[in-house]
Amino acid sequence: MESAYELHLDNPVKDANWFSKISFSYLIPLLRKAKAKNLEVGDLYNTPKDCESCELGYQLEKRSQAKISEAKGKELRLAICLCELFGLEYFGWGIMLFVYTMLNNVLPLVLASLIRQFSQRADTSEMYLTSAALVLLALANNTLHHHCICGMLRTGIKIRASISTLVYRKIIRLNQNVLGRSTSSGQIINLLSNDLCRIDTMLLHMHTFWILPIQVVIICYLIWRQVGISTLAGVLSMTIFSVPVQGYLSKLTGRLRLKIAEKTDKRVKMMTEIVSGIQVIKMYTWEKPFENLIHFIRKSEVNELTKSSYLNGFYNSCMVFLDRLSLFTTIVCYVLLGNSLTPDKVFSMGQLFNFLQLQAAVHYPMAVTSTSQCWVSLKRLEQFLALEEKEESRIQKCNKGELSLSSVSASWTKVVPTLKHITLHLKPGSLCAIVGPVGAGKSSIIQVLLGELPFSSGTTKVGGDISYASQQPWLFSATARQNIIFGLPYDRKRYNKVVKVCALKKDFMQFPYGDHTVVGDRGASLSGGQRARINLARAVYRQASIYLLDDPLSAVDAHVGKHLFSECIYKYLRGKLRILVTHQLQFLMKADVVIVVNRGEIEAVGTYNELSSQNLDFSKLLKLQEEDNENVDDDDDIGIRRNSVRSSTRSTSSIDSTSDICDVKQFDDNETDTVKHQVKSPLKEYIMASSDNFLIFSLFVVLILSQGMCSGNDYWVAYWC
Ligand SMILES: Nc1ncnc2c1ncn2[C@@H]1O[C@H](COP(=O)(O)OP(=O)(O)OP(=O)(O)O)[C@@H](O)[C@H]1O
Repeated sequence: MESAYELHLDNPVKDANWFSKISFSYLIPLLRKAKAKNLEVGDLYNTPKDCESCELGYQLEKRSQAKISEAKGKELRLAICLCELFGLEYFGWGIMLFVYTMLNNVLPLVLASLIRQFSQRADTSEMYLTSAALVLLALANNTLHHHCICGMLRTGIKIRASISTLVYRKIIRLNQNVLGRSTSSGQIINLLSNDLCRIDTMLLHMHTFWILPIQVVIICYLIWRQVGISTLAGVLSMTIFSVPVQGYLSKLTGRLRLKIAEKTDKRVKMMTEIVSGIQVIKMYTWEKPFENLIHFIRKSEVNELTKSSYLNGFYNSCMVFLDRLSLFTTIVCYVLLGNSLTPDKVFSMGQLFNFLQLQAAVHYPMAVTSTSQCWVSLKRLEQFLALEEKEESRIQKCNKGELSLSSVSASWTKVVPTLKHITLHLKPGSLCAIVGPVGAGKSSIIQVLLGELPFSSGTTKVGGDISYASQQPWLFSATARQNIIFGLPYDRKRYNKVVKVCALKKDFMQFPYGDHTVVGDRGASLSGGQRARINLARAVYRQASIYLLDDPLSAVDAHVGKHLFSECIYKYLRGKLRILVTHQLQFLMKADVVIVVNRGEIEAVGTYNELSSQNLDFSKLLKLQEEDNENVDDDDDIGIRRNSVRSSTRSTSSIDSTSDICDVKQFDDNETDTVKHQVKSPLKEYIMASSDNFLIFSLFVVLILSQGMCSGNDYWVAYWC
């Protein structure tokens, strides 16, 4: 589908030469641009082919389905599917990381030989050669390391893209009953934002598990060559200090992560519900209690996050001096055994202990923590992917433009039947109006025809394509035009006609960029009536044999409603089978068939005249039944919900305008605007955001002190030697 943001710039890595690829210099133009101005979406490059979510999602879906059928319907093991799909690529980066780690071990040896040459006053040219080797090795190592990280992040992006696609596809297939009961939009957002990030982090550290033991053996051997048995003192002090602390802390972090994820789910769910019901909250002036509620939930989440940060801080502060502690114990042991120290031994050992500490006390715990966190996230994803899906459609085919329901019963929940023995046959080209009180089951009939509500008995036959306008207008963040054509090719003539019959011309003229104006998330920048008409226009623009229009006239005023009915539904869609759910009784006269639904059953079928001749008073019927419903269940919020939606979404839009839609090439982009107005110095803003200058100052002093102590340590060792 056409995206709101189109990226036109080709990825420069495609045509970059070898030097540019090695040094990443192909990114310099982008960095220059970012220095000159704040980057906008249009400045970014196209996604490389191998990272496109569509293909990656398809591959993962194929593999996971194969796994599920192999396991005879048992749980999906997402980790196994990911290993099979991306394991080889990821292992390739692991080999590169291994080479980097091994080369790193060579660096201290070269450094030791340079120090030895200095102390023995060796030949200058020899010293130059050793220095050059040291610099080149460091350069090569750094380049290798950056490519490893970049490669692993790229694999992470691919995994994230493929799982996101899987989740999006699952959402479409989810059984409606599951939504709200076993999952919520908040939880899904959390899965896509927080949980998927854990996989990225884990990938950066996973190779430590197999590289660490090899490196420990090599480093121990290299230190042993220099100080013999004293090596054990250093290694032992490092192990004793780090292993128990590590094990305990990673366990604690794993537990905390689970708690944080649950609290974030709860908060996001609550926020989503509050935002969607903000009109009701404001109407009853419930802002304060809800504010307190949000404050309470956020506080409990922040408390857990703070605990987790303290744990991290405590661990890092312990580990920073671990290499120095090990070096110290080794040297003391070496000297006590009657040996004399030389600078080449001390400084090369210092570097080797530093590598060992980095791997054993920083990367290894990170690997353990991120793996346990990732495991929790994968389990949550697996649980979501295992949720009940819609049943396979049992809708049969019939002649084009026809549909029929024979004694169909269906239910949203297993307790109360929603539709009971619905029978109706509609001919091609007819206009059928479905009326009935709130909650009678009108929309449910449409949902059966769409295959969203599975029917328990009876037969449903549908002939040809269906186009559907939902009761609650649905818009996505893109231009008004993109919302109408919805991925179909743009046919100017048809489009202009649809815009005219849906009474959108004048609205588009008022928009800053005509129909190229971005409508905001869920059409936030539009009135309820505009949203309803764009929603209807989308259904009408699509060419289909059957149009299912679920109450499209209730969000607009009587004048616009009349225009929509006569110009769009009655005239423009003439010749197609139209099912119109409505509460507007004035349009029933023009319908070929009127179906009266009440309490999930069809109460009467016929033309308006036929039903009137049976002394059926529609208005009285609807009114009485709605009152009846209100009396039956005072707590039922459906009436409130529907009425509030309706009253709040009434539009005052007019249809008088006859001029054409302005065809503006550029479109407004709220997000881009936000980017343009970003602060000039994010670092300054970031520091100022803490609003506690004393804390910032203390942190600064502590940082300087700790760095001073580290350097002092090196100075002291040099002095000792
Ligand atoms: N997605 C859903 N999940 C669970 N129950 C649902 C769902 N949609 C509708 N229902 C229930 O099915 C019953 C019929 O609802 P339906 O929306 O079909 O009524 P309606 O006649 O279209 O009402 P309205 O005129 O307000 O649109 C109601 O009791 C409603 O609560």
